[in-house]
Amino acid sequence: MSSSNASADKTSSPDATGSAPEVHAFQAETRQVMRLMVHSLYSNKEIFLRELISNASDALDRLRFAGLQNPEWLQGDSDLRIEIEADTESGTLTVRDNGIGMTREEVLENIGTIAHSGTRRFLEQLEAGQKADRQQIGQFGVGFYSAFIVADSVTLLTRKAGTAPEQGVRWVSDGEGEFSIETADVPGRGTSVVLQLKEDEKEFLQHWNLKQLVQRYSDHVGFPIHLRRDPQPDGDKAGEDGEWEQVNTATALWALPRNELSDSDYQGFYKHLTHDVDDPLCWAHNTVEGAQSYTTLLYVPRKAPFDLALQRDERHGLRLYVNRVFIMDAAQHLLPHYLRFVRGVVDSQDLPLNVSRELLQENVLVDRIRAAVVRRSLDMIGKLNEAGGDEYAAFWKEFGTVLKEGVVEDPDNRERILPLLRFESTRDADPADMTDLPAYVERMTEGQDAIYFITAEHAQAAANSPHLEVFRKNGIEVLLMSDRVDEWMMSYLHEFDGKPFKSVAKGDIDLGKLSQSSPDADEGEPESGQLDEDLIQRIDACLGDRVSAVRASQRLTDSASCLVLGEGEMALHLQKMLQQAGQPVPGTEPILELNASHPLVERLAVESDEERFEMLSVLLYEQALLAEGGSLEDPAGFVRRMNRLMTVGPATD
Ligand SMILES: Nc1ncnc2c1ncn2[C@@H]1O[C@H](COP(=O)(O)OP(=O)(O)OP(=O)(O)O)[C@@H](O)[C@H]1O
Repeated sequence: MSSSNASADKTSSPDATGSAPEVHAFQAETRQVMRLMVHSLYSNKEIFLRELISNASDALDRLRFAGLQNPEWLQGDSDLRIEIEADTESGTLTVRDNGIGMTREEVLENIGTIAHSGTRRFLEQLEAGQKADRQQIGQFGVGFYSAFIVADSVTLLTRKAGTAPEQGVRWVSDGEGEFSIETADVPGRGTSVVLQLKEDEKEFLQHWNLKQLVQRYSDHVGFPIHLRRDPQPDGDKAGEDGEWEQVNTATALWALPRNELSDSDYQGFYKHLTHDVDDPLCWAHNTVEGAQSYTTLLYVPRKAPFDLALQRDERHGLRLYVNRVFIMDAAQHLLPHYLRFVRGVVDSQDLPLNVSRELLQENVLVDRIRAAVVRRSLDMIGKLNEAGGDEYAAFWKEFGTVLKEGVVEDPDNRERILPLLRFESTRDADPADMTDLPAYVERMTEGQDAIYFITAEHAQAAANSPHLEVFRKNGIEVLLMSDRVDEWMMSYLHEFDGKPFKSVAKGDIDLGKLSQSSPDADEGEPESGQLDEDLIQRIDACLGDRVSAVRASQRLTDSASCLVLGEGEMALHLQKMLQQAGQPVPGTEPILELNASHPLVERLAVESDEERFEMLSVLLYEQALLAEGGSLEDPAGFVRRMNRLMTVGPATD
């Protein structure tokens, strides 16, 4: 859990003794989060209970961990638990834990400020009117504030473990913009959150309702949750008034054998772990016993966090336990970067309890666990892939581009990753119906010895690229790639299943016997013509160092021109992107290929007016550049040339 250092604005002067309440204004962002929360999550309003229980369980986890160093903190009260108490008379609901508690400074730091900078970025996106799913707000550190969905006011009473009763803190707010804080006598260690429920939220005082909610969302929280029957209940079982009842299983779910767990157990635990409102797409639960023993429980969420692509997902990593003692959240070293969307738990029996983030980086046991986590994650995604259908399509849509990073980042697992990739292609199919590499190879025409692909800035630019013409004509399938990572990924990817990858926009293309042998090929079409050497030289001279050479194309059937790069050169659209980002780009001089049988090229061959010849030559180059997604050095000049050529007769201005 990360927390902001910024503290809320103070609006009234403090009493040095701390006996009078201090009033503070919430940060503007916190107010915004609360407003959003109340509106966006209203339809899932019962999640507030899960959030408060989750905070309580975290506090107990942290106490248990801290208790290893400070056993006296647990003395006299070592029965770690969460209590929920409803009082119909006063209309309050209390969630209490005897966990780590908070000092006054910690309350000021944690409650009333935005815990995660991810929340801030999320708000920025919403403000900028960008598409962000309002439900995603639940993914960030907004747990505590969800109490205001159902409460008119919230009182938090807390006392840090190891401090005296009079060092307790009372924090009160109606969620409208201010909160008050004062020192208070708090007899026991830990935190109580008291919700004064809104008039129309009194359903959350009903015993059966609370019990059902705890069982649905928090059954496998690793601490007992006790629910107290209201002292003045609905009158059904008056004899049990005021009795405490444990309502959850309170076992660490991952420590149970798989055959004792149902889908809804796994789903409920996922929601507890991630605060997600949706069920996960899939999960994998494994226990390894032997020289090294550990359990992994991994999940793939249904939706990506909005900033996944920006590589700034703060929740990246797994929750690490050692012998069921919680050690840390977001243990990033347990997951490679390209699997940053995987959520879950690792529980090791062999790591030392005092393992730190630094130690994780250089521990051979951790390296082995990480390798197993990667394998299990890829297997889990592989099974989803084998099942096919909408679930895998949903996975691919959310996480496909991130998984592609693995091709470069994790060469050892490349063979496992490649069959999981999906691509659009030129084959005759619904564009939503993407292909994978094994299926492409299966469809390769007889005599085809390469997997052809094209990278472009957009899907449309890829699908309409002139480079595809000869392939279309000969019925040879080409993979269409337009993700930002594609060009980078393909520069590391040399073959699949023994077949080399070949860009249709780079190097020489010699379809050789394929142009005859393809069943879809049009019979009797003339081969691309040849260009007169003199003509080539004249065009080359007009274009100067814009191109490295001019030649007749084997690729084009309809378009007049296209640009071709050397095998190892960076695609023009990527060069443009890097340039726009202010990055240095190695200069490339592409080859201009001309379609000798195109009327424009034929006209060029007979053009006697030098000025028009030059304009036409440059236009052919510029057209090719545009079709490629490149940007023109001189757009105004392009327009002028076009206009001149479209008007009858030679230019006159
Ligand atoms: N019962 C509690 N005991 C001790 N500390 C708490 C308790 N509840 C909240 N806190 C502190 O307040 C912080 C903010 O809580 P909040 O629920 O808003 O966000 P979070 O728990 O960090 O994120 P999320 O709820 O999304 O996991 C927590 O990180 C924790 O430090």
